[in-house]
Amino acid sequence: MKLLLKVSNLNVNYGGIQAVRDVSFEVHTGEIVTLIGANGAGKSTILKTISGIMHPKSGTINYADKDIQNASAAAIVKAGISQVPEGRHIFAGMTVMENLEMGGFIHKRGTDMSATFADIFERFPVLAERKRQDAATLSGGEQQMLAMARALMAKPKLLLLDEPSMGLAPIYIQKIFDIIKTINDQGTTVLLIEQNAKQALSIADRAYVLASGEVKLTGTGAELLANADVQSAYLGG
Ligand SMILES: Nc1ncnc2c1ncn2[C@@H]1O[C@H](COP(=O)(O)OP(=O)(O)OP(=O)(O)O)[C@@H](O)[C@H]1O
Repeated sequence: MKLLLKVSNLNVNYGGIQAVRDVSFEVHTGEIVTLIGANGAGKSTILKTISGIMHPKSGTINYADKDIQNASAAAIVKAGISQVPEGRHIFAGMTVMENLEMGGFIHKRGTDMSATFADIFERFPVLAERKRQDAATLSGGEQQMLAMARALMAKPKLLLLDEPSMGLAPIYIQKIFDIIKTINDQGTTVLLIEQNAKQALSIADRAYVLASGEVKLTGTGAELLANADVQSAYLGG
């Protein structure tokens, strides 16, 4: 498979605190890759650095054969990387439809977006039913779907998902993982970070385990699900 993203020897600091230490990993076109690890392991910081919200102290982020570690967040969205942030950050005072329109901002003014909307509403029927409703009135699971749909409006090649199952009722957790799998089956490469390691590993082609800002272990999703250390540390024994 073709290399899409290659992170090499990444170091990221918050002032004097080093949050990411010499992290290297790869994502190939078509894969679901997951980064798992406890609170504070550095997962969110890595995603924010890939999406250009933060910049590294050292190391490179190569995407589609270009180094992007110093590119702006807007340039990175244009290049085909969209992030669904932790906590969703939907525009609460806007309708579902307006939130989706914001997600499509990178397309030229006047572009016919009707096919994209049709796709999105087919994948997320609940958003079609609620398109004129204020986003604030959606349930947590529906808000997560809106955040994912908004990111997909940009038609990314690589979708970055930061804790999509966080705070959701069990019924929605399964649904969100099913949707991630479908989005991937339809051609979008996915980099997923999750506390819910079991489900993340179940859908992932490959995974990296992070602790204290470093990559400690890597393997296929199935290998790590079966790994005794991973089971005791992250899968509840
Ligand atoms: N804005 C900040 N200022 C200072 N330190 C920060 C800041 N954000 C994160 N950190 C620190 O950087 C380290 C990595 O945090 P990060 O949020 O990347 O971890 P994480 O693996 O995503 O954890 P979580 O799942 O809890 O979000 C932690 O030690 C955290 O305390």
